[in-house]
Amino acid sequence: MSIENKQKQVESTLRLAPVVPVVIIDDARQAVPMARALVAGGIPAIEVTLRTPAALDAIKAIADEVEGAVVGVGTVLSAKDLRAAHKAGAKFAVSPGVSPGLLDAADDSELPLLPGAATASEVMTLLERGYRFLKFFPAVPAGGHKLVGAWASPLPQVTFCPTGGISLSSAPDFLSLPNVVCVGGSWLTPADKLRSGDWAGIEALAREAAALR
Ligand SMILES: O=C(O)C(=O)C[C@H](O)[C@H](O)COP(=O)(O)O
Repeated sequence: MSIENKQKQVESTLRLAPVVPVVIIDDARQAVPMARALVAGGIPAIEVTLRTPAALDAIKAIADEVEGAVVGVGTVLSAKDLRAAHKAGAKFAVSPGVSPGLLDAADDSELPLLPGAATASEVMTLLERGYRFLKFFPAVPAGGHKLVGAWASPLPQVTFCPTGGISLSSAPDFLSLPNVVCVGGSWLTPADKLRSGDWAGIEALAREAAALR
């Protein structure tokens, strides 16, 4: 698939809801009820980070069993991560930044990549490689909504999903910008709610997030 088509897929995934939950999952058995709660609350695109041994099994379970979910993989650092996540059934991949090796692997993969950038030079490098949809990471420590907003004028062809340090209360500052399509955040799936199986609580957080904008 061409980079243009892969970017179109990323765009349609990012347009599904104002927030992409970033999930750190310790037990793959939590994956299906968690994803059902997010989908029920109006949040279909879910990023499961490769930060725990359970992540690939969680991605596979969501891809196989949760109707309406679009499961992606986060914390992709290498070609090996990209291959493993694609095989598990991920529909999109997210990286905190990029390396030449990861970009080459993404060119050779059918799995659409949302690569991370935190400076105008990184944005320009990714634009040269055909990327128009980027993650802005780490959004708040790197400069927050003021930094991404400042890119709208010189770099209007690039649209961002800011992630990193964003909360329900700060999300609107980002979502009101012309070059922001959605935000990412871990606040929808807190560790205590995952551990205790509080799926109604996660659905309520999803519902609040889906109503943003
Ligand atoms: O590793 C990745 O690929 C990531 O996606 C990193 C996440 O964007 C942040 O960890 C978001 O976490 P919060 O700041 O708690 O919302």
